[in-house]
Amino acid sequence: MSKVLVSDPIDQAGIDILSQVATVDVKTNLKPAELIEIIGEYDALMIRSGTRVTQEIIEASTQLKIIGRAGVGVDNVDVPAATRKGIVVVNSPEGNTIAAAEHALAMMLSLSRHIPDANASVKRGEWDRKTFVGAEVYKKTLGIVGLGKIGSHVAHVAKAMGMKLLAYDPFISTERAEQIGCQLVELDLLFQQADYITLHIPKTPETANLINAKTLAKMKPTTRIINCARGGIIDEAALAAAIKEGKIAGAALDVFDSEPLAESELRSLGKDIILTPHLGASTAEAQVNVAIDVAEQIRDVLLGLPARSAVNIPGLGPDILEELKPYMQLAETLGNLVGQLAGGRVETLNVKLQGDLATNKSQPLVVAALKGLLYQALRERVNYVNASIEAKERGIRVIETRDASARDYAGSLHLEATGTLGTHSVTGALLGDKEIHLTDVDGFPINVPPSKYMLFTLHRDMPGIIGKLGSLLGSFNVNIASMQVGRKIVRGDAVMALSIDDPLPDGILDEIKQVSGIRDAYTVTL
Ligand SMILES: NC(=O)c1ccc[n+]([C@@H]2O[C@H](COP(=O)([O-])OP(=O)(O)OC[C@H]3O[C@@H](n4cnc5c(N)ncnc54)[C@H](O)[C@@H]3O)[C@@H](O)[C@H]2O)c1
Ligand SMILES: O=C(O)[C@H](O)COP(=O)(O)O
Repeated sequence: MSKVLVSDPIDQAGIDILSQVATVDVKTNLKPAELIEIIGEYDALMIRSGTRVTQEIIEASTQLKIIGRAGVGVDNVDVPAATRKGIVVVNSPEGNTIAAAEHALAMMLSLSRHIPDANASVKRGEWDRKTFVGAEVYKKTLGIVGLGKIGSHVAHVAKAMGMKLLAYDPFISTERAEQIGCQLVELDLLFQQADYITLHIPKTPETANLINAKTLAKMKPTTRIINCARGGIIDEAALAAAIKEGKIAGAALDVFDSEPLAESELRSLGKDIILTPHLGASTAEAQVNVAIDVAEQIRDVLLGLPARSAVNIPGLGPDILEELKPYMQLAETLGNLVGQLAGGRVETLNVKLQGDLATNKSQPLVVAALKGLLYQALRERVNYVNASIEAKERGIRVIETRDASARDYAGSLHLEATGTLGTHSVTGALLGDKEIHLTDVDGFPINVPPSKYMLFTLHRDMPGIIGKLGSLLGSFNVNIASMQVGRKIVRGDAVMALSIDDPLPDGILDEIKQVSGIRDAYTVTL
């Protein structure tokens, strides 16, 4: 039975799902050295933001197949290191969207009305109504940095509270922003005009220290900043100085450069700052959502099925996966087949996506073809996660072309592999949307479903050759399940594709190549 380590607190709903297929150990607050010591025992690791999955931890793993982040941000996982090792990293992109958006909105209102400090003062026995005079958000300008899932929900609610919305997000269109009720503006303008600035962006090299002394200087003395996205997007020392000097009015922070927050100037800023301990996703509802979402993906991967929200499989979102699933199998089978026909070291793989497959969404098919191509060399070590990297490291050049006008089938895939032993090609399509068929081998039209054991010959189309091959195989007790010849002209060159019930015994391939008229022969195991 597989083993899963859960190293941060997650909802029982997730544990229940994992327990269907694995032994689950919940061990929280592990030190890095402790995690390194035990990670070798586990097939899957489930975390939240508390566990840092470093390169050392990934390298210490020996059978880890999947790291599941019960939340959005995977910045605590060394994703490139996991990718190199073929470990799929999944998250829950939407499970805590509402929770995080509501926390940002709660922070904005709490900061405006000094609720935390007013509450603390009443609880101390005071009745101070002067110190806590606040500001309204109605008709104020909210600047949203990052108009993704959380930013959009914040916009929706803020709009209903009568706020004017500005947004900065270089990756979304003006039309989309307008649909959400936001005016898309440059960042400088947002900094200059916003009364409230709320951050909903990932931490990347571009967004690190986005709020710094220079950008703070552009804001109004009445501006309040809310960060429920990621620590490190704000230069905390510069923020504390700006609040102290009255350059801005205040801030509400849920996330910090280093967590838990250690000694910090931020703690000394009284009612102008609110600090929460990374609580954005901490609602009962969100925790159930993310635990189920991620546990289901871990369960699927442990059962050999694909994950719906893998962050390190390019272009493979849940909807695309659903649409492409049968074609992924086609691409993988063709990659495996053409790799075996080419033999030797493959230097170039041409992938031609034809008909309906010639869309931008079909990039995962290239990855699947590479996975198939590398299967003979790497066996189970190659997967959708590391296939591209493995191909690159082996110097395999991948050329991708698209031909929407090819209409023999609704969608077909053509692979051509050139290597040290020559060039071979295969084309395949799905019949009835499900059944894989080989429709062309080395330029010769055929129509056969692939089978586990196959034999291909390149021969001269002449009388008697099929009989000779049949007798030879029979003399070695090889049973032929099906056979088809593909030719372009009568008595010219032809290809024969045979499905056989068992692997070809040693030595027989050389004898087949001696049969008069047979130019070459290839045995393939799929
Ligand atoms: N505090 C919490 O507990 C908590 C909970 C959930 C999510 N988060 C964090 O909130 C953030 C947003 O999450 P989401 O689910 O909305 O993500 P998302 O991917 O849906 O949205 C992020 C948006 O940021 C935009 N963006 C990327 N780089 C940008 C840049 N340089 N400038 C401006 N915009 C940029 C993207 O185009 C995208 O629209 C993430 O950092 C996530 O980790 C925090
Ligand atoms: O990225 C996220 O999903 C949030 O930061 C939540 O983190 P948490 O799961 O540790 O609460």
